[in-house]
Amino acid sequence: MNSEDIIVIGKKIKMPFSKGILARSLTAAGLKPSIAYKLALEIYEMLKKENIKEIDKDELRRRVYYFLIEKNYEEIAKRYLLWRAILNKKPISILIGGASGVGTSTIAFELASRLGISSVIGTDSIREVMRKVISRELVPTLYESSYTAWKVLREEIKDEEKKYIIGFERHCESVLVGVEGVIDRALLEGQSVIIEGTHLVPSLISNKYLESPNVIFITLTVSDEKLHKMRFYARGKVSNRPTERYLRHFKIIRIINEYLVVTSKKKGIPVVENINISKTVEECLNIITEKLKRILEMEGGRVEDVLEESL
Ligand SMILES: Nc1ncnc2c1ncn2[C@@H]1O[C@H](COP(=O)(O)OP(=O)(O)O)[C@@H](O)[C@H]1O
Ligand SMILES: O=C(O)[C@@H](COP(=O)(O)O)OP(=O)(O)O
Repeated sequence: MNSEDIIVIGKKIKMPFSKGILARSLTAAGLKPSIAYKLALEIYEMLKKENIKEIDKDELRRRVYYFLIEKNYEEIAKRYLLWRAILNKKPISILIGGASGVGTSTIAFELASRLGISSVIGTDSIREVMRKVISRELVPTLYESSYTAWKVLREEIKDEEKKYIIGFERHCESVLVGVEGVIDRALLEGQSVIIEGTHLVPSLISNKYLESPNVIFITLTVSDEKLHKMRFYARGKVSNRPTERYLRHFKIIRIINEYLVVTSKKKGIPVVENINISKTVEECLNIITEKLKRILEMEGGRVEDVLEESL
């Protein structure tokens, strides 16, 4: 740490004041990134002017809240505080599902950065772990991709679409065992986590998780086929996942996309169109905030009380 730094003291760690981290949480509360960064800089300069060398996280949160009120950002201030208060009080697991290529990892990382959640887990990593514990002989579909699992089904299914969907579901079933384990562990440890990927099938996740106040599930989609296809070209340029493979199976990926949208709607899971990254993130943040407010109210608390408590 630099001797010039202002040190922020949290419950577990100390770290230098970061304008970037503060700006991101202000953006999550609804400020435009450019304004958020400008205000984060002003807050930093205000603390410097007061010659503050160390500041407690709770105190920093209070200072930011009153600073926003003073600047006439009352709604933003409330949202900022609500988020910090809730994430401090209860661990939440956010699930971002959607067919391959619709943008689950991109949006999950954006949300994590705005909400200050440090743990983002892809279901394809969980799938790798499950492959180590379940043999190919036992569950051959696990060793395929979501869109090729139908090829190793043991039974013969005449209806093409049905075959793709059953293959997809068999592929996801064992991955979901791992997903549920990750959620259990995170809740037990009091940590918030974001889990993202195509394996988050609403009809296969136990109701225990779907109904849990600590679990928030959102499905992403790209309704426009052409736009969805273009995403694989974009991804192919920056990763070593061959565009060609996804384009070859594009028809099946679209069937999976449609299936996830329909089952999500049936289960009351919000479906968000991912066209523009910032709009998608904003919509997800609205869904998450509304759900958290409802939970608070269900528990007999009032948003105002939580705000007051954390000031
Ligand atoms: N809203 C968006 N606008 C433009 N490009 C996007 C958007 N969301 C994702 N992308 C891009 O599309 C590609 C696929 O997204 P990715 O997050 O890897 O998908 P998934 O994890 O769902 O398979 C990536 O190159 C990503 O940067
Ligand atoms: O099975 C699948 O659909 C994708 C999931 O990953 P995302 O495209 O969702 O990141 O993995 P693959 O086997 O192609 O490496």
